[in-house]
Amino acid sequence: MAVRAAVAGASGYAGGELLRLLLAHPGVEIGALTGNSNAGQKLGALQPHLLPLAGRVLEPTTPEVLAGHDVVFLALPHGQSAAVAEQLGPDVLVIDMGADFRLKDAGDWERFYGSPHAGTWPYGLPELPGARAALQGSRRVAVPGCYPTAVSLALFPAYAAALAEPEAVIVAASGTSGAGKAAKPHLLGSEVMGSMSPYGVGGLHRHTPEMMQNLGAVAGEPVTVSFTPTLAPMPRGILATCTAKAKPGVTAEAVRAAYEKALADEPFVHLLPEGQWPATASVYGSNAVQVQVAYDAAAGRIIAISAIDNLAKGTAGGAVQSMNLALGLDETTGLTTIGVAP
Ligand SMILES: NC(=O)C1=CN([C@@H]2O[C@H](COP(=O)(O)OP(=O)(O)OC[C@H]3O[C@@H](n4cnc5c(N)ncnc54)[C@H](OP(=O)(O)O)[C@@H]3O)[C@@H](O)[C@H]2O)C=CC1
Ligand SMILES: CC(=O)N[C@@H](CCC(=O)OP(=O)(O)O)C(=O)O
Repeated sequence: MAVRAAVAGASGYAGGELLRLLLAHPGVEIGALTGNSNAGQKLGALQPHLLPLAGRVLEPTTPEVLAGHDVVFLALPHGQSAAVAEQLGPDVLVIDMGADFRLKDAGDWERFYGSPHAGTWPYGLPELPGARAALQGSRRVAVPGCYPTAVSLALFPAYAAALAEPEAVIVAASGTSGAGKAAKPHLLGSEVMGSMSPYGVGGLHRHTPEMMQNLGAVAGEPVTVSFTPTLAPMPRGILATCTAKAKPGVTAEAVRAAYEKALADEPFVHLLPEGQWPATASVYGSNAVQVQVAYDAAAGRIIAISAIDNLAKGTAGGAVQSMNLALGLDETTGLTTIGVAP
């Protein structure tokens, strides 16, 4: 029997991508769809690509509207999920696509998000060691940030095999949909087209502590992360270039073997054949993650590169993958590794 799922934030980018995936999920019936400023509007006016739902009207995001569902997805701005989640019963599967429940350290949360910490839920990145077990049967899931998804999947094999020193340097490019639908001056077409630019430089980006949390847990020691995000003139996609100094005695063969071992059984994370490199175009619209790794012997550094679709594996796809695990379904149900090209 299908589970009934509500989507709060159905007018946004993350909510829209989630609905695209849920429409193709054989085990889900789509229930209430809610918005904020767009409550009362037809979904067809806001998400014209979701034809089967075009006539559905957005309701306000209230506990009454969200009641009576088996699963509630929260695709709301940071800091808005906790108040909604506490109104939902313990038997309801609540999947937060925002940041509210990702961080374990309350000090980190307060420093980067500037509000009181709401708590910590099982983390929806099943590929990390121990994460699948925590998600199975859980009734609360914190979906990772898009950059931490790309970076953690690129680097965790190196830390799991104790090949890298605990200081990573990351430069990642994101498509503009990562910033959400709300209009922002630096995201006007004329500013973004034909240009790439950095932002959040110098340890300021709020995803930095999330990356440190993930990599530190795998390494078994604190891992420092220097993270520089950049904005790229494309609607979707993240390309993360991650490097870390190799521990003494590490060889190219050992690095390759560690990645092959860590990723061998993953349905969505693909270590590319040697000589091929990840590209955002290859994962457009799919839940796949492309990873490649190299050892730069002259610099003594491991270089791991990943490509994801920020809206798919980076948020909505990751949310569906986690839902499947929480409900005891096959982890891949309703998700594809097939992209769109050219
Ligand atoms: N875009 C991305 O690549 C990723 C996004 N996420 C997360 O998903 C969440 C949604 O992001 P995204 O879809 O990009 O953002 P959008 O700005 O595109 O959408 C935000 C959604 O939240 C609703 N909303 C806004 N304010 C409130 C409020 N005060 N109370 C209730 N609902 C509100 C909006 O409704 P309305 O339009 O009706 O005002 C809209 O449906 C965020 O937490 C984001 O961090 C996570 C990973 C990647
Ligand atoms: C290009 C861009 O602006 N990207 C967003 C991150 C994407 C995202 O939404 O991540 P969260 O789930 O943590 O919000 C940013 O850098 O703030």
